[in-house]
Amino acid sequence: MHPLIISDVTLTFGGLKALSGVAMRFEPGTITSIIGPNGAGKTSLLNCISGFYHPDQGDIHYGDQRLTDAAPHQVAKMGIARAFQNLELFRGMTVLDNLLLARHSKLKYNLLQAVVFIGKAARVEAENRRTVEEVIDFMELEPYRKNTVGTLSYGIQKRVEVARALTMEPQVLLLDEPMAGMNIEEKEDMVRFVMDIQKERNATIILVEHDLGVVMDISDRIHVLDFGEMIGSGTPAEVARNPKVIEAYIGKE
Ligand SMILES: Nc1ncnc2c1ncn2[C@@H]1O[C@H](COP(=O)(O)OP(=O)(O)OP(=O)(O)O)[C@@H](O)[C@H]1O
Repeated sequence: MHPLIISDVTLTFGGLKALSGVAMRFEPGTITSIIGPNGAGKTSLLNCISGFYHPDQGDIHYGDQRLTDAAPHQVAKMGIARAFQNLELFRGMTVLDNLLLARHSKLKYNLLQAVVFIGKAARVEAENRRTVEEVIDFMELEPYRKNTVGTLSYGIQKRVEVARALTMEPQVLLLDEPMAGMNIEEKEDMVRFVMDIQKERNATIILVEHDLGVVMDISDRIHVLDFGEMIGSGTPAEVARNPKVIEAYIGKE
């Protein structure tokens, strides 16, 4: 387990600076939230970490591995998984099949190897199945395993999306608005799962979330972005009394 370190990252779209000189550190085994008003650059930053965007300047490291120019599948192989704001699930497939498919993307053998090394392929397959079953159990999805994803409530679909990321057994989990659109009960469940993922799976969690109550409750540290720039960083108590943050973000709530 290593810290994930963002150094001086700048990202531009045409003339627009979505991120400007952003520096952040995510300590192993902690929950760190990134907050900021709409358009502040939060999702752009997650896209830089997960390899969908590449910064124009600056660097991103996970331990001694450089993520800056890595592709999404390479980032996933380094142990960094992401649960998406807009669900990345196949709505016509069951929960179980979605999770098995996500896990298969981690397969370490190709088709020829699969034919030649039947033993190895079978072993890997059994291991995939075990991991997926363990994630179903952990995320309390047992009652829904055979249900088609599209028929489930939005809150359960969000839970399946987090489970999808967990099948990759990540050391770092990026969560993009996991509580958006949820009712209070669903939010409470998701908060409990996020805290369990941190404690029981010892994962580093990077959370982008608009619900400030949740963020203040569960974060070890918070980084605040506004117009692509960092305007504050610290514990929830420190951030809550930072005048720049109050003006730019909390004051507008
Ligand atoms: N692919 C893109 N092309 C052009 N501009 C983009 C692109 N992605 C993001 N932007 C712009 O970059 C800025 C930051 O957007 P981003 O989505 O990262 O903000 P955010 O903090 O996640 O916002 P929200 O809270 O609304 O999700 C915005 O001005 C946005 O319009």
